[in-house]
Amino acid sequence: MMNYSAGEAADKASTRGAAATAAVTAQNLTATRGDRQVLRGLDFTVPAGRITGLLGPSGCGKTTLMRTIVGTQAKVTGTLQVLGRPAGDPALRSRIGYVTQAPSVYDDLTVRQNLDYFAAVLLPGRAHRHDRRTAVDRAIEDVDLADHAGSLAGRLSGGQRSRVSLAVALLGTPELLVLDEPTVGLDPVLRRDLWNLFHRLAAERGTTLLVSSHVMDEAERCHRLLLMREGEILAEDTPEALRRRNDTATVEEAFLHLVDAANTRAAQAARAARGNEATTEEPRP
Ligand SMILES: Nc1ncnc2c1ncn2[C@@H]1O[C@H](COP(=O)(O)OP(=O)(O)OP(=O)(O)O)[C@@H](O)[C@H]1O
Repeated sequence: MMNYSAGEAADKASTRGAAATAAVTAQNLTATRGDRQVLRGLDFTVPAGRITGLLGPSGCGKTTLMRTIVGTQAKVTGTLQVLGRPAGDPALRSRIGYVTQAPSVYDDLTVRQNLDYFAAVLLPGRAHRHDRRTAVDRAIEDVDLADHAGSLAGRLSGGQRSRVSLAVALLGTPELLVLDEPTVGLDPVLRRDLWNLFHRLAAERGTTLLVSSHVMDEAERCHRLLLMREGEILAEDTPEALRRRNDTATVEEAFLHLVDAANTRAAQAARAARGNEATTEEPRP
């Protein structure tokens, strides 16, 4: 895979960020799972052609937010526009690639057979034979699995199987790629290679990427960040701006700073509410 300086690109992108159009726009977005409100009135945008990192602790609602964007989440309210259409619109299906945390590949097929199968669904018929072949070759190359193209998916490592899933999502050249924790369990070299691929997709194909992670050092590799906590967006900005605004050396420290500030605000609001209750109570006879 081509090497790439994420830092340089992030700097350039951050200066262009303000002019970028939005691939996703959310207003007052909520989602309920079971009887619990998991997303609590979110407002945010995901700029087109950039890598947006969705970061936050386990259970804060990252997967739910991604499912909402790709249109698979029930019990959603608010406004959510994706690539100029309401989320879930059938016309968006071929324009979005979604890779879940669990790789969705056929273990009894080889890597190439898996891709041939999904390519046949996307580009059916004899007339597309050449395009299918080109798309499959490119996807295998993209995820660096050329040496394993003939291996059964069931015999691959966890990281290799997730890369087959990613290759399937890349087949249709999606405009928006939604990746749920794509680097979990990967060694540092593979993680770096995948991030290089994400940057190439944004820079060369204009793909918009929304990538979730709970590993804060991955934040530095993104053009923009959505920092989430307990179903809310704590901050939305470039890594550089987050560090500067919070006067910290890393995004992780900025995140902790924002969490502390949010906790202090919540405690003050709770105290004020208790105070109001006490003053509005009827005097005892
Ligand atoms: N099917 C479900 N029914 C009810 N609650 C659910 C369901 N799935 C998830 N939740 C709850 O919704 C909340 C958000 O879950 P979600 O999977 O979106 O978080 P996450 O940030 O992606 O976590 P992780 O980083 O561990 O994948 C969690 O509290 C979880 O327990």
